[in-house]
Amino acid sequence: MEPLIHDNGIKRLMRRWDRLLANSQRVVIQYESEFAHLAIDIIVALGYGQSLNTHSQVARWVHDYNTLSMVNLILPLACTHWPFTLLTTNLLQSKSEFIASLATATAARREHLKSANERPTDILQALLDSQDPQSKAKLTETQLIAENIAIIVASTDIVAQTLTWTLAYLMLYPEAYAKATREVRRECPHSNTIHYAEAKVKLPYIEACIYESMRIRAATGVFLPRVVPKGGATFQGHFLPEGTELGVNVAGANHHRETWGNPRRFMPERFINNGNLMQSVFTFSLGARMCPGKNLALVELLPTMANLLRNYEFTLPPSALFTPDILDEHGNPAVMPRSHRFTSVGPTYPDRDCNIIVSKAA
Ligand code: HEM
Repeated sequence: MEPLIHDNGIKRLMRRWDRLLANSQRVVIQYESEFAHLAIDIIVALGYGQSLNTHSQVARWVHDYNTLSMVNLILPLACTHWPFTLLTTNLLQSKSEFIASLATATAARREHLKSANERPTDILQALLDSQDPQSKAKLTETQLIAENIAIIVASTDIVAQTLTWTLAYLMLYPEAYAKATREVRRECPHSNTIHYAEAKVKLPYIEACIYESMRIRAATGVFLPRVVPKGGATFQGHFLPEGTELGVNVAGANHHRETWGNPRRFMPERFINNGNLMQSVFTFSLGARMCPGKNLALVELLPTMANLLRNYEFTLPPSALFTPDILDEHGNPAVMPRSHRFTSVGPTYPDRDCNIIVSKAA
């Protein structure tokens, strides 16, 4: 799986940047959209081989699906009942295309299997082969499409936004950026691509930067919705009747003073020689509904940051509005404004706030 992540995601992104840098020593890139591109390239490669449409189509479907889901929360009729659906015609059309494309990819895979000697090893195949352990029932066609959509939507935006916030914080905390680049250039000086196993052993500071970014600005959002099950539940001495709708407060857990000390400050050092503290970062959630893609996400995040920080220099452009010396009311570098989407939290104005100057590292 990891070679696919490198070939289709990390190396492809670096090739794109290298092409831009072939004609110029420095280029300005909009890193939020670059990371979105990377995350989509990876999930399409891992999930569907060549059978799904191009990157830009998938990007549009994910974007429209998130928007439609937000509309559904606020104004459900706009997603189901005419004439309210006139407000969402384009979004509903985009969702239909998304579903149709997955149905086509699934049908093509079934056709392929009739004559293939080997079964592909990708997410689509895993879902086609999966069965209920007790009843041995396979996923229905509707369930298959729904699972595929959940995986594509859940795996793209959050990974992209996590990378975005990590780079944004490194730019606001130059000493952390310097430490991270020193670490990777000292520990992995060779030009071959840095893989997860190597990064995990040799690059504790970069891993700490990623965890600290996931803690301080969880791309997952603020609340994870829950409904209290039958019979109710008692939580920390409070009885919650069955059916109560509540939210698990991710940001609250990630900023709890007793656990985190100075929670508003970006301090990757807090994880160094204290690896257990990473378990307290609540961003992947915990328990039965914990993110099933956590390990995949880490295999994407750590090598991506490691390879980029080793191979390139990043600096903020002179026009940047958020820089290390512009402080918020708590005395920490002010962070660009953020907005909540359906599955993630990203910068409100990426085209304004996510520009960065990239050059090749010496
Ligand atoms: C930094 C990256 C990621 C973060 C922070 C993250 C976090 C989360 C969180 C908090 C949830 C909801 C858990 C809950 O309600 O308690 C979730 C659900 C989910 N995640 Fe992730 N995720 C990430 C990447 C991925 C990736 C790469 C995949 C790819 C397979 C993935 C697949 C899913 C799926 C399918 C669900 C829905 C599970 C369900 O409905 O029970 N996630 N994720």
